[in-house]
Amino acid sequence: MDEARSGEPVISLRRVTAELGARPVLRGIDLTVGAGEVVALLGANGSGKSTAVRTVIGQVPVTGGEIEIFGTPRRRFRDWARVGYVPQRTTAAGGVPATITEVVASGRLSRARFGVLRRSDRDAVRDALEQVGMADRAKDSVNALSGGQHQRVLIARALVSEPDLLIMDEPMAGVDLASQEVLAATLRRQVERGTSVLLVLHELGPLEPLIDRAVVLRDGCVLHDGPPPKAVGQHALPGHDHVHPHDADAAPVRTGLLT
Ligand SMILES: Nc1ncnc2c1ncn2[C@@H]1O[C@H](COP(=O)(O)OP(=O)(O)OP(=O)(O)O)[C@@H](O)[C@H]1O
Repeated sequence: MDEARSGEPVISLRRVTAELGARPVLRGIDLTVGAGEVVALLGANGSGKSTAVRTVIGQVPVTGGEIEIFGTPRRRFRDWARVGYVPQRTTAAGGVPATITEVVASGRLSRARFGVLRRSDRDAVRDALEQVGMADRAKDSVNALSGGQHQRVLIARALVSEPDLLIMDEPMAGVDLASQEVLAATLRRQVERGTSVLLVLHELGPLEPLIDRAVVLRDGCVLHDGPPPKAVGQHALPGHDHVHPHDADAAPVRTGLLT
């Protein structure tokens, strides 16, 4: 990969600011993902994690700073087939009467010549469904899936274009344990083939062994950029607010970075 040779980051945000509803949500963040690197973006609810990844894919306009993707300023970047995106907590269905195959195949259109899916594209769809353990459901409607199965289908849709960069917003949220294990194994295979990954996570959980670096946001600023916290997810970070459920009167005790 060219980026690996040149050491060019696949994602680079410098002093990025963004507003939502006239409210500053990102207040000058720096964030890089190197070629082949897996970076977790952590932080409390509302700290700006989703907004940060949505600036990368162009869904939230920035008010300042610079964003580059594969070394190209975001405004001029066109090679979106190289980027797989899994949005936060959504379903593949939304009432649309589509089959699982159709939803996953829609992720391949950016690679298909003249928008026509050929044999190699159909093979890629089958392969992506096999990766997430949904090949036996290929012809089923997406309206008949559990939350975890929806998430598997959305991840297959992101993988089917064989992206060099995967951006996932809380891929484990609301996902049952069996699906979590399938998703962790899928991600491990992607990382082994050199895919760079930016993941928004609430806690590291089963993905922890894959993560090279953690960037922690608080109130739209980068609070930490370095090694991921070890073993116990967000509870390992100093400053984490933790209230024991049995202790009704307890004030939050600051022990972690994530609040
Ligand atoms: N469309 C919007 N209009 C106004 N404010 C918004 C909008 N979307 C998000 N916000 C606010 O921007 C802030 C950052 O939101 P964001 O979704 O980026 O946080 P997050 O860290 O991803 O949180 P979570 O973990 O809950 O998903 C929050 O305070 C949120 O209320």
